Amino acid sequence: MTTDPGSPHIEVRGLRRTYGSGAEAFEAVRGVDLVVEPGTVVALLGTNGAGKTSALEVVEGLAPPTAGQVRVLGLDPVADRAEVRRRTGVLLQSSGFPADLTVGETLTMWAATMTAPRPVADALAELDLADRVDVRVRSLSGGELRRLDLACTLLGDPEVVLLDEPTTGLDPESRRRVWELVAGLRDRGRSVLLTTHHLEEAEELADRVAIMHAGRIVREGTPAQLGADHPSTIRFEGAAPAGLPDLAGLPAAARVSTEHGSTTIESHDLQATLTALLAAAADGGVRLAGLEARSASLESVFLAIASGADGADQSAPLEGAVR
Ligand SMILES: Nc1ncnc2c1ncn2[C@@H]1O[C@H](COP(=O)(O)OP(=O)(O)OP(=O)(O)O)[C@@H](O)[C@H]1O
Repeated sequence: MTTDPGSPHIEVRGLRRTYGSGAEAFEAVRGVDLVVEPGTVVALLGTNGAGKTSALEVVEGLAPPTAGQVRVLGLDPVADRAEVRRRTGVLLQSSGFPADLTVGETLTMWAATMTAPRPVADALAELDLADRVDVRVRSLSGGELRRLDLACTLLGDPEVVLLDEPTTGLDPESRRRVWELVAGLRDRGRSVLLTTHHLEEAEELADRVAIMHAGRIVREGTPAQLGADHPSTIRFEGAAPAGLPDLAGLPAAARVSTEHGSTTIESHDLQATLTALLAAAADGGVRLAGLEARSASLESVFLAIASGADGADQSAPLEGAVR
């Protein structure tokens, strides 16, 4: 069975997932719509317990939806499980490899379950595990184990890759390496749906970001689109020194606050506000300690949602499909 060229690799419509029943019932996913096109990376972000893993598990075919529809490569991940599994790479939050096997044996065993695996040596090299090939799984560090897990996920050269927190526990260099791998998958027309708590990971990797909160997708778009409505920030240590004009009067300044030992100026035009601030500091002979300026980022969007300041309605149903 083939997928129509150009049709979405993943399509989620009105997904709901409830744990338990009766008075104990808890709805972890409350009407999620999500589309992942071929050759794109979509990052699912969210607060703890937002429902990311619960939604991803349905896409992975590990659980049926309570309501709604999920299609992977045009197929039902539960009813067509064998076909979907063959063409999909799944990285769960934690692995369950036999501890007594070596890295090489683990990959060879994994490859034996596949119809067309890539050479094990390629997978080892790709994840920087070539020098660990004879080490037993029980002796691997957390980061090495995560990389072995990823090597297994990608061994069958899957068309669709589902990654639940792929870089948790990795050092910065390994994390960069994984980012390159994911970017390479996209360049080869693969589609990737990943969950992450690392906002810079989503910013760096994702073509589209969906932010979940309390079971719903409350924001969705490119990282730039999501940041567009939020102010940039300028920050320096301490209160505003004498010699500066009223900071709230700087061009495009939105809000000025001094707390936790630093002053923050929110700006709707970072360049205009910063230029005026630096000119005023130069005129007044003032030095601004620890000065930093940051464009609006996913972080500011995320924090606003997590704190409720964003106004993301947690009780109303999500309107419209996310596409
Ligand atoms: N088997 C279960 N039975 C009952 N409730 C569950 C079960 N699994 C998850 N939940 C609840 O569903 C909600 C969503 O959990 P889920 O693991 O999907 O969130 P998440 O967004 O992946 O969170 P995190 O970022 O913390 O991993 C949580 O409140 C969790 O306690």
